[in-house]
Amino acid sequence: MIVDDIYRENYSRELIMDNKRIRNTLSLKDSLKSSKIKPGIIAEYKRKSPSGFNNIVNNDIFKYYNKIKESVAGFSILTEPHYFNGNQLDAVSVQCYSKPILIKDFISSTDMIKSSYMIGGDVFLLIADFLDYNKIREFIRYGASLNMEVLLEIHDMKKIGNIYPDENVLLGYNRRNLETLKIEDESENAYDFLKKFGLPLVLESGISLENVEALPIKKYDGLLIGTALLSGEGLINKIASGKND
Ligand SMILES: O=C(O)c1ccccc1NCC(=O)[C@H](O)[C@H](O)COP(=O)(O)O
Repeated sequence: MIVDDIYRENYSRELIMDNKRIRNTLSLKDSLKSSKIKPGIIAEYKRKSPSGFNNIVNNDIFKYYNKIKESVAGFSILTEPHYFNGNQLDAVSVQCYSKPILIKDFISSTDMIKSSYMIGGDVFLLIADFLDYNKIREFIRYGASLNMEVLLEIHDMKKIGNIYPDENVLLGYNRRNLETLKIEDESENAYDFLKKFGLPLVLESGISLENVEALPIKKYDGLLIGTALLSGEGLINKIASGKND
């Protein structure tokens, strides 16, 4: 399975460990709270993905973020090099926008967290479906020591016991099953499970112009969107119009 391969390949990853930060960390929690557009949008930049996306329309990261920076609460940068053609230097280069940067990678070590900090990351991703509780707790606490926040995402609600709800955590529900790569939406059900932790909630994956009005997006504090924003226009305005009430 692709995600298992990615985690295995982590052991041979070359990571940036010299300090390329140009500023202190920023809070994605605060940025979502103060976002004029509700829920706040976390705009993901990626070149390609295993589920078949290829970034043809918005492959210039600066032109892309210059176009949407006033409307979004944060950036998400895919840094996994093999299946997403990601590059850690993308994160280094977008610190200048002073928007919280989520380092989207398949983190499985404190070295990867430290590297995420060194390249200018403010938040990093942990995936509850693939890490055990003790590792998640260790990584969240290590992130807190670097003043970083953590997006702890889940798809399979049977893994809800892996959630360690510390104060630097945001919880994400990924609509995509990362084992099958298929969108299997349980966003209503997930909200009912996750709201009890009292943390900001982020809905992720497969959010588009076609389905956004049917999704319970107003129950979430943030929307993590990649493909639909990288492929065309209109989605930000539709979310901003608030036609989901
Ligand atoms: O998107 C994939 O194909 C994928 C495959 C395996 C692991 C992770 C994957 N995507 C990461 C994400 O969660 C999405 O990039 C992110 O939620 C944005 O989704 P979208 O708006 O559908 O591009």
